[in-house]
Amino acid sequence: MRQVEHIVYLCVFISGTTEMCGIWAVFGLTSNIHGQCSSTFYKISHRGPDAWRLEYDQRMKNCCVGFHRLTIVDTIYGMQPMKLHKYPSSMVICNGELYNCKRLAEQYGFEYETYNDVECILHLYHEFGIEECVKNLDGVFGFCIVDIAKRKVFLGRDPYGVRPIFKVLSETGVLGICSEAKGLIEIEHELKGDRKKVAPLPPGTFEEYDLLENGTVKLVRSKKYFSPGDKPAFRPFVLYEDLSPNAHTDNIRKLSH
Ligand SMILES: NC(=O)CC[C@H](N)C(=O)O
Repeated sequence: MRQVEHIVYLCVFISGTTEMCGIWAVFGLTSNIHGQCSSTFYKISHRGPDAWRLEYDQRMKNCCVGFHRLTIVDTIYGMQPMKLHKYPSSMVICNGELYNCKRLAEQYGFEYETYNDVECILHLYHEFGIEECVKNLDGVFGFCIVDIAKRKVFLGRDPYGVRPIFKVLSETGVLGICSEAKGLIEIEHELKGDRKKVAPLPPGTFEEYDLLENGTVKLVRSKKYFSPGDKPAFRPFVLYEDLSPNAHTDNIRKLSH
């Protein structure tokens, strides 16, 4: 079992060095939100050479959600923040690759509106809630879901922390999130006198926040849903039983097919 874990670590390390996008969002920032959008958001522009988008919705006052894209799949309809006709009051931003998106559609009868892997996050969340959503994802990810109708914000990170996600939360409920800490430093400075710290969301963790009327948030729960050694809740493409505790080269070959 330990050897299998080491191989998994090695594979995620190798895959994590190649592809990236950048996610960024602020909730409840009343001072200088336009300034933050035009300066801080661009601190991570190197993560997405293909496109960027910033989204404001008057139902979420003092909030802004942004994305720098390195396109992997579905050039046109895979742009983020992603919204679906089926769930018009929600959006998702995600830096990640969800390897089992097709299998999830078959398993649960999801009807996808795009060819983009990130879409499965919105279907899983709406069908089963946030906890089952993160547990069902086979892949690498750092994401933020905003559910405007239910007034909720959720953050999620993959089991081994291959994809990064940082956050800063002030005492007054201002929340900033970003794929890199450097996209939050100016927001941290903006929150003068307020106790706050930029910190990574730990691997294998999801967080749930209430989104209040003025756009600030209140942490409801922070839950570790996976620790190294746990068996995944989804069905892996290569079953544990098919991996050998000794034949590392064979295992790597099987895992990479
Ligand atoms: N680099 C990324 O995080 C890509 C996001 C998503 N999988 C896409 O293909 O667009």
